[in-house]
Amino acid sequence: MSATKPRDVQILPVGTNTTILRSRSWARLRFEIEYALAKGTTANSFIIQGDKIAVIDPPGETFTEIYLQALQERIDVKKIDYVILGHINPNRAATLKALREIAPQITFVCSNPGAINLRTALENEELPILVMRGEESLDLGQGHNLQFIPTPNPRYADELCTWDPQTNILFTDKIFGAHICGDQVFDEGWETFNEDRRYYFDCLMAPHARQVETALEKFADLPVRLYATGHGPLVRYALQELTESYKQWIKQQTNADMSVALIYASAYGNTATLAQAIARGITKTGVSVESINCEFADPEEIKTAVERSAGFIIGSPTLGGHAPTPVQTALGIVLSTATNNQLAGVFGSFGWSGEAVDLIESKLKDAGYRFGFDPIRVKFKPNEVTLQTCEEAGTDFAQALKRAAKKTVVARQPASNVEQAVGRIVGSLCVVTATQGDVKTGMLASWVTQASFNPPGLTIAVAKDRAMENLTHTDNNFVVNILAEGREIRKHFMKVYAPGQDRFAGLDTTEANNGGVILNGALSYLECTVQNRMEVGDHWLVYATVDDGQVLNQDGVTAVHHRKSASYY
Ligand SMILES: Cc1cc2nc3c(=O)[nH]c(=O)nc-3n(C[C@H](O)[C@H](O)[C@H](O)COP(=O)(O)O)c2cc1C
Repeated sequence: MSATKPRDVQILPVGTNTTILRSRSWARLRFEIEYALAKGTTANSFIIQGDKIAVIDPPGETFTEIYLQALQERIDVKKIDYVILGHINPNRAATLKALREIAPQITFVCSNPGAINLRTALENEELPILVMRGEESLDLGQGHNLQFIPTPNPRYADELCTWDPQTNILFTDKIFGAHICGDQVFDEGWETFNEDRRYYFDCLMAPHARQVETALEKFADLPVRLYATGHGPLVRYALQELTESYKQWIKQQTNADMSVALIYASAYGNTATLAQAIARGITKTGVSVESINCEFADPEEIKTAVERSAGFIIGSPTLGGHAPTPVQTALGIVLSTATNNQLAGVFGSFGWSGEAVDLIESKLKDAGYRFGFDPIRVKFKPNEVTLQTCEEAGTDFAQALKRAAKKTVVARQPASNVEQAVGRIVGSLCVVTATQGDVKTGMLASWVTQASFNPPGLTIAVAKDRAMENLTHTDNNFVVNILAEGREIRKHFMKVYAPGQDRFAGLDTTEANNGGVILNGALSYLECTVQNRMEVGDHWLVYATVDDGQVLNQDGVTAVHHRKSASYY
């Protein structure tokens, strides 16, 4: 995949009278956590041509021009009757306005919350909109009698899926998608998409697993032949498997021992983006997140989520010098519900003064809550670095909860025979480093083993809750710095780092060809490319091939980490 390829629109029939237009971005589209694997994405739009013409989900404004050209190649744009929207994103406004200029007769079709968002986005209270609440249908003729399934969730309260009984295609909007750009329209050889689909689920679906479960229940009786997703390859071949995987991943979330209530509001999406990154940091530790958009949640829902959580995190933008009213109401509920044993967190996006985060922080402090991370304030839109900070803060928060729970349950048990025996396995002590865009990170690793001669390759076991985990997906690069005996570098990386803190400050380093960091005090280094990874319990086993490397210290001896038990590093 090339990041330099120009954006384009790929067009293909996918069913009777049904065509897909895939607006393709080969580079990372946005600074949102779900795009972090940087494999590009496709914004999938569809045309259904019955006696009437409907267009589903026109893309955002970065595609407006090329999309309209492509659409015109297939249909007479002036004749579009309906534009159906799976959710309303402010950045779709430019494309929708352009469509309305060409075809002013267009009627929009969306959910009830969608109608409110759409009127705001298009700054037009008189827009012709058909609101779909779940019972209504829309007959385009020729058998395309469309039905609609609202699937609201905290991130997309207006989400609406569309079912076409003529083609048995379910247009699933965000559900079952993946952020991958390529030539494949369908998912033949779908195993290669597993990692991306799982990552997308973890980022976008896991924080509201209960709502995804409800959506799947609503789909259960439909004889679906194809999931027409809003992003990535359409799900035809893995339809059964992906549905089952979703059920299993949802269960992992709903059955987790501990949960965090993540309560936020976001007028323009920036605080929501931070929330998503924090949620990802939490869920990767095995702690679940119950995310709540307080603009759409009733007080009872907030209260219940706080009651069953081990900790709560509140996110708010600053608007007119305040936190918006729904956040203030939610804060009141939290203060009257949460006990002081529950850990707290605060974050938010602001423009210039940022009073909302200060206000929430001081109210929680006054009430005696302890914080799981320092309050996070991000100016306007987050970037790669602030997203990483949020993710690490989420992970720190969850780890603090786990530590607290362990303390109250049992003092450390003596290691079992098996743990002692497994603990005798040793590996070389290394520091693995990686860079992606502006994010640089490094971690101590001793579970490193040579895995192949030809090509030279190795495996590293990376715990799922390590900050590094994000940078160990297929095609990522990293550097393995094999340490010499001695404590200096080891001590440096054993420190506890605050979210977003520079882990290399004060060390003698060189940038590797693959962007990773070479520690000049190491015994040798290896520049590696991840080939694949396997889920093994609480770790990812990453297999990488070695592209380059050098011995830096001919006389030193490899540091080895000797342990007495397998139950700690
Ligand atoms: C009407 C309006 C009022 C705002 N007032 C403030 C303010 O008083 N102080 C501030 O720091 N930022 C202010 N901002 C900037 C927002 O906090 C900033 O755009 C933030 O990214 C919004 O977060 P959100 O996308 O989660 O809604 C204001 C923005 C708007 C549109």
